[in-house]
Amino acid sequence: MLADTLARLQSTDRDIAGRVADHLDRLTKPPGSLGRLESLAITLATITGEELPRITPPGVLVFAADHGVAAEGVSAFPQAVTAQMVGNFVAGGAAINVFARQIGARLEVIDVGVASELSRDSAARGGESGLVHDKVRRGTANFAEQDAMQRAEAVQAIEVGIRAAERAVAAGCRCLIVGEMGIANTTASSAMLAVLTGEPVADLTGQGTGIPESRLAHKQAVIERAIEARAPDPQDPLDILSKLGGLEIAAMAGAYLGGASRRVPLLVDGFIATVAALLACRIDSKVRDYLIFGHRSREPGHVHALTALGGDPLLELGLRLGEGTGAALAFPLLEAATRMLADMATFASAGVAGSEGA
Ligand SMILES: O=C(O)c1ccc[n+]([C@@H]2O[C@H](COP(=O)([O-])O)[C@@H](O)[C@H]2O)c1
Ligand SMILES: Cc1cc2nc[nH]c2cc1C
Repeated sequence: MLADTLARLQSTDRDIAGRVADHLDRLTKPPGSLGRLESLAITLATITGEELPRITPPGVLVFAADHGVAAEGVSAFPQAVTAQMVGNFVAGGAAINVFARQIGARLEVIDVGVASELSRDSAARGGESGLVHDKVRRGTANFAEQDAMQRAEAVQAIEVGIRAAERAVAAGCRCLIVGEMGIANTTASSAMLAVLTGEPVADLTGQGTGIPESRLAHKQAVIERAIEARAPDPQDPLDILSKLGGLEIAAMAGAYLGGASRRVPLLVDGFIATVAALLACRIDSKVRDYLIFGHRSREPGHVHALTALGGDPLLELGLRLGEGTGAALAFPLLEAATRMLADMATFASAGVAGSEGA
């Protein structure tokens, strides 16, 4: 299944960019005056292959999983919060539920590796978002002591993400917002990012859910010791993922690969989401052209992950929540870009005099 997805993945349609740029210059505004919205419109056209790209409705995929490394005291919250927040997603009360409703998104929550068994009838009891049970295993192992998971499990988790992207596209979603929930997943993300970029762990490690600054040195030391003990091959993204990663991070990488293979714009959220996107790009560099970065997270490693991808986020709101919230908040800008292309009058149609030149 991963092989089929990779076989289908194509480069974006660069030819369309010139035609859309010409159309943008015919619209009733000084050329270039809608700034970033204009380049966004061109990007959406090259991704979808449509001169008038359609990106609604969006689909939000929230992947949830637990992390054995939580046992090292690297998060401000107990591991049980992962499962409890899944209950909150299903009931419709989390921040991502609110923002998904605001943008008319289809929301799906996927258990790819929560440590406890989640109730199978919670959605049937009046919950608003579908909970999909696609658990690969009950959380990763503690990578301070052993590999987080087997390579085959990492591939299975990537395929969970591909399937979720396929379901969203089959349901009519035209833009994907990929989010996550997993206590201790900033530790896994910082560890993977350090190996992927070769940058010092100290520059890539932050307070996550809000550990006190006094515990940052401990979190860094856990990561540094684990990288040394697990010794992943920096050239092998699946080796890094299976030794230091997380099941939801693997599934997010899979969702990016799956969405890109269906030519759907991928709106990237915060730190964990960007590390997963970097991983997907190391699996196949063609994914990069499908990524649009929603926001810059407060987590200090995020800017390094963005730099590794050459990403320039749309928003900077001081968020550090995850769940896909920052990407969902950026979605209306994408919608504005497509409406500008489709609905604005041209100089000719409105009878407005064009530029007289220099
Ligand atoms: O998206 C971000 O940039 C982000 C930054 C910090 C924390 N988070 C969220 O907080 C959790 C991970 O934090 P921690 O401290 O448990 O590693 C996980 O559920 C993420 O969704 C998310
Ligand atoms: C309450 C809570 C909500 C979250 N959403 C994403 N990560 C989270 C972490 C916590 C602790």
